[in-house]
Amino acid sequence: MNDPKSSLTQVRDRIDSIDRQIQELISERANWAREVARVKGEGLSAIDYYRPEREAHVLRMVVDRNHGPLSDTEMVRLFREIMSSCLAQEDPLKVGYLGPEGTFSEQAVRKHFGHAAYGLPLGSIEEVFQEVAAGHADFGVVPVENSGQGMIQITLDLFLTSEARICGEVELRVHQCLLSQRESLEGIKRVYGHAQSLQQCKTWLRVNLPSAECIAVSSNAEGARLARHTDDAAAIAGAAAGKVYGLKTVADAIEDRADNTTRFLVIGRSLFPPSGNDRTSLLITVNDKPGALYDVLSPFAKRNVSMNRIESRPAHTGKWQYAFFIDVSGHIDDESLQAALKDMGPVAEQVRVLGSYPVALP
Ligand SMILES: O=C(O)C(=O)C[C@]1(C(=O)O)C=C[C@@H](O)C=C1
Repeated sequence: MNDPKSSLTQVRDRIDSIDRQIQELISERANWAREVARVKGEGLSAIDYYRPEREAHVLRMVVDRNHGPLSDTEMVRLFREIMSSCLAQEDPLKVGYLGPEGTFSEQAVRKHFGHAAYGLPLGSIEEVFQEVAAGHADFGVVPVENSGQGMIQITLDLFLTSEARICGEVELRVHQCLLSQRESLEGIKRVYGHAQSLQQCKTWLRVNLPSAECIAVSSNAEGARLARHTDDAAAIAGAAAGKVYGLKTVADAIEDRADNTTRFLVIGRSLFPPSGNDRTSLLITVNDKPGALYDVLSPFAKRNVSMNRIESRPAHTGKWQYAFFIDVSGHIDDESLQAALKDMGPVAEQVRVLGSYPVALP
């Protein structure tokens, strides 16, 4: 009969040997990444070595090669971390986000830049734009859209007045928890959360805490920080905030929609080359005359450029003037997109390329 102890030892020996190989290969990879950095030029800072288009290409190859048992998301996460550590050998990237620590924005930073990047928690989305513009942060990560509630207008409006460029997008499945010092729902009189999060859990709150007062605060993590100091309060936030602020998870996955996903944009100061599967974000203002929007959009159809999204906002340049945020498939270097933009030149008042960036990975 097989001795289970000796077969466990054999399996562990095998795992140890694989770990040795993985570790050697990671070290070898890190040396080659250093070599790439040497070729790019010594003494530069992290932002000069960072290549989002190359990272997207590497990760797409990882997905193509993946045949389980780990999911594409897990494999991508592991390889992101390896690249993050390889890049941080020089000097970590500084990435601003809506803090404090424990927000979904911080999770989006980690998903896109890995844990070797230096996260800079900031007080507002506006501050993220400011710190990137001032060069105090290399990049920023800002929420732009939620699958259930649509566009985040503060973020769109900040693009109207800033020079920020979009360098990437991150999609994050958002699982909300009810966090408290208490073990159960009993005695919870107040619930803190960001307005968006309170909205995402509206039905759950109505059914489970019908008489609790819902208080909107600047971020979920701020809500968790407040709930830590009060024994009759709870906060709606991600599990990460619960760990940071030492709160118990009273209820998990309380979002009304099971597919609740938030899309974040990575903002920076420059444009990057094509990765092979890109999206371009444009900001277009039109003259206030009949048919103007039609004239601006028809070149996309004529040049076979597929439009993914359109959102209008008051342009702040005059009453009833609108700015259109338009996302299209492809990179600004693509001939078809160049041709479409040339066609719309005479009809649009202003066309600004906010960025061309790799489509979000799993
Ligand atoms: O290929 C490069 O240009 C590298 O610098 C190497 C590497 C990597 O680890 O694969 C590291 C950082 C860049 O953002 C992209 C890729």
